[in-house]
Amino acid sequence: MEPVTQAKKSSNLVLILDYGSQYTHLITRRIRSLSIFSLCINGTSSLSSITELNPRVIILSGGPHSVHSEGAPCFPSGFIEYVEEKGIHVLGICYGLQLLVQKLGGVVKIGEKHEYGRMEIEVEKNEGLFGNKGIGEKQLVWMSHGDEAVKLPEGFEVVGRSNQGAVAAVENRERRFYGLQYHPEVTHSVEGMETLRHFLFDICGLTAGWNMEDVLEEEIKVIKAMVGPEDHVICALSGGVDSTVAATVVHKAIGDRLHCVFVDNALTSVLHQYFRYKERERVMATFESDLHLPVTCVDATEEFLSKLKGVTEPEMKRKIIGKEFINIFDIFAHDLEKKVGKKPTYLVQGTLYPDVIESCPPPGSGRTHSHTIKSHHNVGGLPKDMKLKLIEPLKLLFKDEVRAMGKIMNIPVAFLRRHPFPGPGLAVRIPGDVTAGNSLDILRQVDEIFIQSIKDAGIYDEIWQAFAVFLPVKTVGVQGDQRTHSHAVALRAVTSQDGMTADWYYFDFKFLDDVSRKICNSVRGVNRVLLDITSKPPSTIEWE
Ligand SMILES: Nc1ncnc2c1ncn2[C@@H]1O[C@H](COP(=O)(O)OP(=O)(O)OP(=O)(O)O)[C@@H](O)[C@H]1O
Ligand SMILES: O=c1[nH]c(=O)c2[nH+]cn([C@@H]3O[C@H](COP(=O)(O)O)[C@@H](O)[C@H]3O)c2[nH]1
Ligand SMILES: NC(=O)CC[C@H](N)C(=O)O
Ligand SMILES: [Mg+2]
Repeated sequence: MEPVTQAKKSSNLVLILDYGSQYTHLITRRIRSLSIFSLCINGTSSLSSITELNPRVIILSGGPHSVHSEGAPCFPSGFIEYVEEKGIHVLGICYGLQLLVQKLGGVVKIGEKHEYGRMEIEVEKNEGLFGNKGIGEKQLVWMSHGDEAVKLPEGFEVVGRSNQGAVAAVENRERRFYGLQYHPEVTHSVEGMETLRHFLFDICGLTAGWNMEDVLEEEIKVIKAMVGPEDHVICALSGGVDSTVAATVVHKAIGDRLHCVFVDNALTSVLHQYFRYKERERVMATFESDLHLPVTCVDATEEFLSKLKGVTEPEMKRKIIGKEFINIFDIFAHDLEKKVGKKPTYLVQGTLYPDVIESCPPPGSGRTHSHTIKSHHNVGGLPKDMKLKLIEPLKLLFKDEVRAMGKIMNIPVAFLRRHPFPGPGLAVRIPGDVTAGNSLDILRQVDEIFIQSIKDAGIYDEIWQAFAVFLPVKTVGVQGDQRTHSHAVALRAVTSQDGMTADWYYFDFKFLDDVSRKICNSVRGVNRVLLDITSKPPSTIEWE
């Protein structure tokens, strides 16, 4: 079912108007985790496309624009009259708050001090948004703004303020307008989720009633209706969580007309994906016996490496990889035609919401105000002239939702807990030319030691994702009384709930000491180990 149809069925819809924040879809995700259906559309959509969805609550997202900049996106004219007439509650977040304040007659200015990252705010009034808190209570929140509301529209009051004195939360309870200058949707806003819950259930009076079982059932129906009864479909199966769950959903819909293909592109990390060269066949067999998904393995190591040779620009690398994946899938589809007598028309990918959010916003996605952070190979990295049509059953879901869906379909939990591994693999963990020297080989060995040590220490499940990065710099060392001029590697491990924001994992020193020693003692060509201690933002999880 199209999201719009589903939305119309819901009498409890929370509609998000997107102004381009990197976190917009997190708001959707958070609301869904409260079992309330939520949908996101372009923040400049026409009034009729808003009214036809019949929302109960509207959230205005954050965004990179300033309300003063030329072309700053805004809700359509007649919006304020519509929400007031219908009694719809509106919550503005960051840019959304600034937009509400400005359009209702207040003043927004460039703040004297910008507020980025972790900040503390204090409850000034315990009504409305902070009705469940005490006056003077403090909480840690995640801010990311330069502008500030300096004069509120008539009838509005400040209910929370940052420790720098800036407006952090405002409301006009009578007119049902609310605003938060911080991002309650990111997990680093410690009480953000509780504030959203309080707003939606206690203030707006919504009731819970949307769940993953329903989503799965709908997906299967949609795929059955989309794929003709004789059609064959191929699935890009990486062995990771997302494509395995996607393949299982499609398998439930069309059975053996699904044909899975794994591409060995030379960029997979040996241990992590457990595609040790000689183990490949065994892993394929496991997929068939445990998950009933027969997989064909295509060896494309030569094709990928020759095309990546000498390429150093990260976006260029990603586009080459995206294109090469599709080339391989086209060849596979052609070969399959000879076997099954009909050319497959669809390609299944395990694309998730965050892949879409961070890539070029695809046309019709409603995301025209956000910046491209990186082109995920399976979205922004895809060639324009693709012959295969896409089936992406997880495209609206976040990782934890995908894991929940996998659990419903009885995919073993140990499998579902595996760390994500990006399609471009080690290519985005070797800044610069991937094929230079024996960097891939060194990186695989370092990664194996790091991940195995994490498993041995029993902390694998506490970490969202861990990996090593090969640094294209050589430094001087002394090993066995000899001068060495070798490479440095960095270790990266982060905690996260959805990959949209992340913090670095706090290892204990003894662990780090052991890993560093093991790496330098056993990997030739490495004499220095660094630890990446940046959160996302300002960094991303991968290095490219
Ligand atoms: N080596 C590969 N062979 C075939 N398909 C791949 C390969 N790597 C990635 N893909 C395709 O690209 C999609 C996106 O990759 P991504 O790494 O985000 O997902 P995943 O590998 O399925 O799950 P995980 O995030 O747990 O690694 C996959 O779902 C899969 O469809
Ligand atoms: O399939 C993928 N294709 C890609 O091109 C890609 N780039 C990043 N990632 C994974 O996405 C999550 C967020 O990564 P970043 O913070 O680096 O953007 C992390 O889990 C990354 O590993 C990718 N996955
Ligand atoms: N995160 C946001 O929504 C930022 C809003 C606006 N661009 C500012 O810097 O204030
Ligand atoms: Mg993967």
